[in-house]
Amino acid sequence: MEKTSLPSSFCVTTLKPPYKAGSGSSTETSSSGSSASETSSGEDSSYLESGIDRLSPISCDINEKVRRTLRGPLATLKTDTTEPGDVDSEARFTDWDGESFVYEPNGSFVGSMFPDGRSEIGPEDSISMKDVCRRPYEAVSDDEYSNDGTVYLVLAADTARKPKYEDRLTRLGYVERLPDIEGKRHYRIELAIDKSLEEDKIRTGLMTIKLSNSKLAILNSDGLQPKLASDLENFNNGFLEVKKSPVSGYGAFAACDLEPYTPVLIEHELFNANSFDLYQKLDALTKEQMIAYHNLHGHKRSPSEDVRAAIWHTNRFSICKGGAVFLVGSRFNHACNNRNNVDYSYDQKKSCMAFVTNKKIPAGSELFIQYGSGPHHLFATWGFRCACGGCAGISEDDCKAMKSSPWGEEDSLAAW
Ligand SMILES: C[S@@+](CC[C@H](N)C(=O)[O-])C[C@H]1O[C@@H](n2cnc3c(N)ncnc32)[C@H](O)[C@@H]1O
Repeated sequence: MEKTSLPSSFCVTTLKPPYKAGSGSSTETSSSGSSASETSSGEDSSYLESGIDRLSPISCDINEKVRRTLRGPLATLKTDTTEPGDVDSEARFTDWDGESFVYEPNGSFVGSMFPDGRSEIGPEDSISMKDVCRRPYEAVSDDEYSNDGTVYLVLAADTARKPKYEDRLTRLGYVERLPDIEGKRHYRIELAIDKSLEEDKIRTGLMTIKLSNSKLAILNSDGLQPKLASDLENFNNGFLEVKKSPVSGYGAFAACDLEPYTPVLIEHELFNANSFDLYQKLDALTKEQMIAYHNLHGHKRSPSEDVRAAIWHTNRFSICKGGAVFLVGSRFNHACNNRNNVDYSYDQKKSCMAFVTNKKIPAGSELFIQYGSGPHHLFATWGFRCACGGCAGISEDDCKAMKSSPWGEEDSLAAW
């Protein structure tokens, strides 16, 4: 089944600097970058004066309050510097909406304090350098991952002048100045994301899932479960079980009562391929994987179509690089007219698909996703007559007409 294409990668929300040109900020300079308002250290004092970046010593009270609620690992900034003054003493950066980001003397991010007195600890706000740099920088790229897992982001300063943190962040190795674009300074910045925290996250266009909260492990991340099709009927991860379906063949069913937005399956792809490298990818599968692949349902679009290609066409999920196959994810049947109770989204970095409920679902109900736009589309593309119960289906006459289409099944879609 070729399902709707998914976003190529999770996106970092573009950080709009709430900074408005104020008294000190309107001094524009040439793109060479120096400004009349720069201090002798070369840092832009106007930001300090206008209170945009208030980095002030934190009081013991606040620190104690944050510490008391401290739980779990902290995201740590890289602080292997011996240069005095590079990292402020215990510090608090107050955001425009009153949220404060609290740092240890060594630069480790402790947590956030909210204006209403609540505090939140590290992990969720672990992109701490980005928070520090929220003003006067603006993110202009998605996160980029280097081979060693370090995360980078391209930031644009909202000004041609030298922003307050440039010297310090350059010294610490967090930022690298890039050529100016349209008179604005650009930087590549290393985001100090704790890798173990990242490993716990599945990031998709739909949502970010913390594996430790979801009580799910990534299926097939290092091997093959269920190993063979004979295991399939026993597949039950506590949220989803695979059983014979009254709609067609096998289907996925709720193993318990499910609330909306519950992840029910997170599965690593068996492989992903395009029409050019499909056979190469199939040849790379182990014998066991190949047996499991051959047990998937395959609809031949013509008698001469190769069965391996038919299985790929029937079960692939469109992702940016091609079509990915998931052994358990392929067992979801389709429901029309937004009656699907499960949505899915792909984490490109981890090559995983996450399937998440979109409504309350009682235990035992069949779980459906949406493959296409309606029964005619389904018949033309995948050759089956929809029995989801939520659509009018397709008449015998329409079936005959589509089958005899001179353009063949797939191309006959255009006629509908
Ligand atoms: C990806 S598989 C889904 C799992 C499949 N039922 C199995 O046994 O493996 C897609 C195939 O399931 C069947 N199918 C899925 N949704 C259906 C529906 N609403 N009505 C009828 N058949 C459906 C069709 O045969 C389709 O080609």
